[in-house]
Amino acid sequence: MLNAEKLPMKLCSIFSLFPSIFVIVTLLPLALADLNSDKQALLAFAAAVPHGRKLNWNPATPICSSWVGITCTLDGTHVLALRLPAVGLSGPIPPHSLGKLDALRVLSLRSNLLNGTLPSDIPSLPSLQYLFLQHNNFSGDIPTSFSPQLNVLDLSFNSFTGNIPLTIQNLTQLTGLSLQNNSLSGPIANLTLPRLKHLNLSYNHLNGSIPSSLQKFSNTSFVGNALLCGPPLNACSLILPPPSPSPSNFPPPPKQRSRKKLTKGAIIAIAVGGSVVLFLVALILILCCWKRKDSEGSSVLKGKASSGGRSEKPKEEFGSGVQEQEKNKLVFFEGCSYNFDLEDLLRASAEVLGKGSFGTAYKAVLEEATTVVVKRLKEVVVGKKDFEQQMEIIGRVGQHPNVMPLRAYYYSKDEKLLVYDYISGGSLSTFLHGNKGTGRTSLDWYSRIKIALGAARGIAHIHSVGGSKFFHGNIKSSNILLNQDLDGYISDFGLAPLMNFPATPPRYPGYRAPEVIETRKHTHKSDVYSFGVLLLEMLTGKQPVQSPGRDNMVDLPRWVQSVVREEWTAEVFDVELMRFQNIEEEMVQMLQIAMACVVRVPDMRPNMVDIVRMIEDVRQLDSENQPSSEENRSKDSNVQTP
Ligand SMILES: Nc1ncnc2c1ncn2[C@@H]1O[C@H](COP(=O)(O)OP(=O)(O)OP(=O)(O)O)[C@@H](O)[C@H]1O
Repeated sequence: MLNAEKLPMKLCSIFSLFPSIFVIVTLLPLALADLNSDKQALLAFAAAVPHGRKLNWNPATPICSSWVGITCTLDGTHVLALRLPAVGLSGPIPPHSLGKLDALRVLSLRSNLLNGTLPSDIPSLPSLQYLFLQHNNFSGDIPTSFSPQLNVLDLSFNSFTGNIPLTIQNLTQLTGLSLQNNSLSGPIANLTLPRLKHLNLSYNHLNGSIPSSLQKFSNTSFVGNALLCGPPLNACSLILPPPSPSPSNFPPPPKQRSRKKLTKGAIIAIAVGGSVVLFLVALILILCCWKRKDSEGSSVLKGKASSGGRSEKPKEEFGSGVQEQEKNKLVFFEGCSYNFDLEDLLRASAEVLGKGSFGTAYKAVLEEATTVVVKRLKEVVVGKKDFEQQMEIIGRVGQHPNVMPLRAYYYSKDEKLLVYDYISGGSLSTFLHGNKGTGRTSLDWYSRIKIALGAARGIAHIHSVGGSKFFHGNIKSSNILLNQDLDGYISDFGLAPLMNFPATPPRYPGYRAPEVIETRKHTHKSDVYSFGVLLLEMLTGKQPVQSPGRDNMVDLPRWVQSVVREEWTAEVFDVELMRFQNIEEEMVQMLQIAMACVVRVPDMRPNMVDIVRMIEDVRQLDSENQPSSEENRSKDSNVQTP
């Protein structure tokens, strides 16, 4: 006889509605039928889609308790989540396979090799809340039908084309929309999504002006779309880019709106014209005074710098053949929304942030509350042409969400200035080792993985875009800058080739690979070593430098190796991490990645792309991995290698 108390919750509530035992007896096979249909859908998917790693999806074993990547509802009647990140899935997903998992809430197939069009039955799964398909090679249009429950949609780093579907407007639950690094075109609709917190549409072919509803997002959400304009990017010019040839799913902008834009454009043009005249006058004045200014240290920046008691006159003169007028130009990079000139910069109130290996960094606050960082380089030994070439590479390499973009530079015989965004959070070093008495918040495990992954992606990007000869050369925790959301930016790269390096001995030799200490030559693999030390620093909470008298500074790789030789022990890990539960396995996995990076033989170290994948395998970030009461995420890392 059936005992209602022992039935799972869902059936109990049904029992109260339908007290007849007969009804319950007929419902049980129905639940099994649901799970069976989910099982068939998964088996159809696994049979049709080749996968590099072995999935243990054996039809004879229970799907909810033993199939890798599967999470079921508590009552075991439906598949709730399917997570198969980086398991080598390749080729297209057949329609009517995963699209039949009608209770699915989380689908993560990110970092695989899936291609072809995305079947429309997947994003429209009725219960779907999180869809992570980033880092695949899907192409064609983004389907237009979505689950109204959708919370996070990540289709970034694919090859989607066409417009951003207007139906996204209906997703009132959406908190994250990541479509960056695709080939999407056309204008962006005026999406009013009340819960949207994270938006990234960068590196597509979108055009037109950024709609007012999205202007609150930072320029990193939109950069890399050459024909996109308006705040937070550059103001739209009078000649607006032509409308998209087939914006079929966007209504044409109302006439009144475009008239308003033109009027605004005209005002801007008049203002710009006036400013150009003023600027030319100012330029002539500056040119007249320039020599005197240089020798006296006349700029505000200079004035403040000298308060630090340093004279920064270059040892040699370069660029003497360059026209005088060119010398006073601040060169801005494409996509930069700043609207100031050199004179504004020199007038800005400046404060020394710190002195690094390449010069002094100032925080400069301009009028209209624009804050930038100006790095004043010392010891630059290359001529103007080489300097400009290197700036061009740094500008190109800086186009990544985890790399600090160079916004502008200035070169003259006596002064070389670099302009960056000001990142208000501080550096990773401050977060890890800052004075605890001053209200420093300790970094939790989730944040540490997020920062490590961001840094790894940034360095991988630097390596891939910069080419085999372009390395970072100065990876360390003070060069990972964090914003308020703890998004990390790798900074301070590409400057060593400009200097008479090594002019000064490195201040933090603990990050240097053994071969760099011997040969002074950097490579991608020496960056990997430094990144490994950085990971160890994040895991142990210790600074990777030997310094007598300071207990918390050690030769990290050697210290960790010696502890590991004894036995794997919690002693290695930062005590601040000990209060978090169920992270031991992930910490050990991260430690293994770090140790692989710091092996002595450079060729035996993984490359940065591998490291990104390894960290992604340790934990899926974003909401897809927030444990919920109904989900048991620990199985997710159980993917077996063949
Ligand atoms: N864009 C930025 N926003 C906020 N702070 C910054 C920025 N760039 C640098 N800083 C801070 O300014 C200080 C000096 O930075 P700088 O890069 O010149 O030297 P460093 O990182 O200490 O040493 P090194 O030059 O050897 O890398 C550091 O504390 C750094 O965190």
